[in-house]
Amino acid sequence: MCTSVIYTVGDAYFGRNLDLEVSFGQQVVIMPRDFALHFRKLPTIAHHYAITGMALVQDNYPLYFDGANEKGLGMAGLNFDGPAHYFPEQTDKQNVTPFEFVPYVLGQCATVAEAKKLLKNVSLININFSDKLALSPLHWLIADKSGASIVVESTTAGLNVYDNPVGVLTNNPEFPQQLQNLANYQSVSPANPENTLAVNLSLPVYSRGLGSHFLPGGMDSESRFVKVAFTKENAPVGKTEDENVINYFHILHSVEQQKGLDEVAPNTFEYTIYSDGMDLTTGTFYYTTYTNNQINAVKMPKDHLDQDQLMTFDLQDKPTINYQN
Ligand SMILES: C[C@H](CCC(=O)NCCS(=O)(=O)O)[C@H]1CC[C@H]2[C@@H]3CC[C@@H]4C[C@H](O)CC[C@]4(C)[C@H]3C[C@H](O)[C@]12C
Repeated sequence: MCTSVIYTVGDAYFGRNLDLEVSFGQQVVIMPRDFALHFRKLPTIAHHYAITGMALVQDNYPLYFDGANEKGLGMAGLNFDGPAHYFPEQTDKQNVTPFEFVPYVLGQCATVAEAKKLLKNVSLININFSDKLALSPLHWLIADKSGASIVVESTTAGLNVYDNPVGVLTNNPEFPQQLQNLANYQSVSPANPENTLAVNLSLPVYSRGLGSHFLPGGMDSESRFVKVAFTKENAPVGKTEDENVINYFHILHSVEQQKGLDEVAPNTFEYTIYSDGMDLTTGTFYYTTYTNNQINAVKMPKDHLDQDQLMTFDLQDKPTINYQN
């Protein structure tokens, strides 16, 4: 399970929680503009937008889980096991493998509108990276610095591209059903509730926060969708970058999975391995990890992007406790 958001407060922040029971050995990876992007079924792209994101580098190829480009377009792949379907090669389409999809879009598009245009001709093809890295059933949130966002889901019906009015994504079910389910929670509120149950009864507002009494809190994807939408929509707007980065991480951490709560196999638990987010205006990429709640940052090196070698940064995973005496 995973959660991805776009939080727009002047600058926009885009990223995700990665929830899983094992770590893949991912790093922060900057792909500069002249890193040759090879595709299985399409011609090489020699020059493209630079990308920063979380990726597993295999044979000098960055398998991006999520990332954003220098123009302020972001994209994250989230688990979509069940509905996800990839196709055999189609002659009238641009056949892109799921593992190429993030660099394919972020390398060429500056906005959601441009991505939508590009996607009209795309089919996701059922080719894996290697026998060891099988095809993953994913769907994607794509968002830009204006705050616009879309969801891309490849199912037996084809490549569905949905406008996303909420700017969040989790996992199953398909996106239209997630939106429908959100409608069930429209009376949830940061304000105190009004008694409409039985107006003749005097019901005490016995606690602060009673307006969010029915906010779901489960680890499952429907609960996280509702909870993160509520948290994000009501998040304050900060005056500084620091304030907004902190607000942003509080949004993602509101749906963090703590170890011990989501048992995916006997005595094996899924948890939030990392949370990340890019300021889509400045290109600075921030992240926290399960063991290191300190916010770490990797800047987009704007003067060094015209080159062809990947730049990698190991995750700072050590706990940082400030001992004060
Ligand atoms: C597992 C993760 C989603 C987290 C999640 O939702 N976990 C729920 C598990 S559970 O369903 O609840 O049990 C997803 C998110 C992004 C994915 C990588 C994307 C690039 C590449 C694509 C290739 O095709 C296959 C290998 C590859 C490295 C992918 C591995 C894996 O698939 C990643 C990490």
